[in-house]
Amino acid sequence: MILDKIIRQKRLTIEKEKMKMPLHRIFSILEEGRQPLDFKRVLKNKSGLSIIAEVKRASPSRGVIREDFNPLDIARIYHQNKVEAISVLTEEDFFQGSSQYLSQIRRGTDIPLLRKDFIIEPYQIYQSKALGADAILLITAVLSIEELILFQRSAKEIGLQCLVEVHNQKELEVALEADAEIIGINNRDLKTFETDLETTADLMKKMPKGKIIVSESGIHTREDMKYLESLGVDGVLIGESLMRADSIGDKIRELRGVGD
Ligand SMILES: O=C(O)c1ccccc1NCC(=O)[C@H](O)[C@H](O)COP(=O)(O)O
Repeated sequence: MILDKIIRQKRLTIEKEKMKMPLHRIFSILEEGRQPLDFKRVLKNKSGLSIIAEVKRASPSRGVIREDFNPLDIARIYHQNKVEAISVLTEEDFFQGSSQYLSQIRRGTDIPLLRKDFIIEPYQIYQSKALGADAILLITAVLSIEELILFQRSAKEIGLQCLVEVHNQKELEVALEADAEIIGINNRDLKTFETDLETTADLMKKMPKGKIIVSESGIHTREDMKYLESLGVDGVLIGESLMRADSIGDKIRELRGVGD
């Protein structure tokens, strides 16, 4: 399965990164560091759906999504169009992302940034903060419950928030047991790559009150937005449909229903 391949490669990448930037050097950067922005607050405090707009050049399911790709320009367009947060894909081998994109976008914008990567070691949590993230993605499918609890705790200690991703009922139960506050329901089946918003509909029925919910993947139209809003989710994470748009600003307005 693709996820296993990604994780195998990730382990090698992390070893190289640790050699280039050992943890004690990351800690010294963190000592002078900034206070992270409140990702949770921007998701919660809004009538209508909050948009987390993703900077995503390529993916395993689609190959290259956007040829004309300048991450900072894209982030600035997102910011000008008042999305609530930006997700930056930093994984290099399968998504053509980069850690540099995150630090560049941090320097060029002041809205909450989610580091979108495959976090499997505590090292990456400290690295995410040093790169300028305000929140990190934790994927339940690749972590044990013990890791999920520990990683959330470590993130919290340094002021980072966690978006805990689930795709089915079993993963949701793990996320709830680990006391996740912000839960991302990924509509993409990582075995078939198919997206189906009914994944969000199904898991919303099992969601206890008080959680902040983000629906992720496969969101393309105003109709999709209206449907997800009717299900009671707080936010959406959108990559491909923004990346493929000729005018990103027009696409954001269309998704929000501006002028309807
Ligand atoms: O996008 C993929 O093909 C993919 C494959 C394997 C693991 C994760 C993958 N995507 C990560 C994401 O969660 C999406 O980038 C994000 O939810 C935005 O999705 P979309 O709007 O469909 O680009």
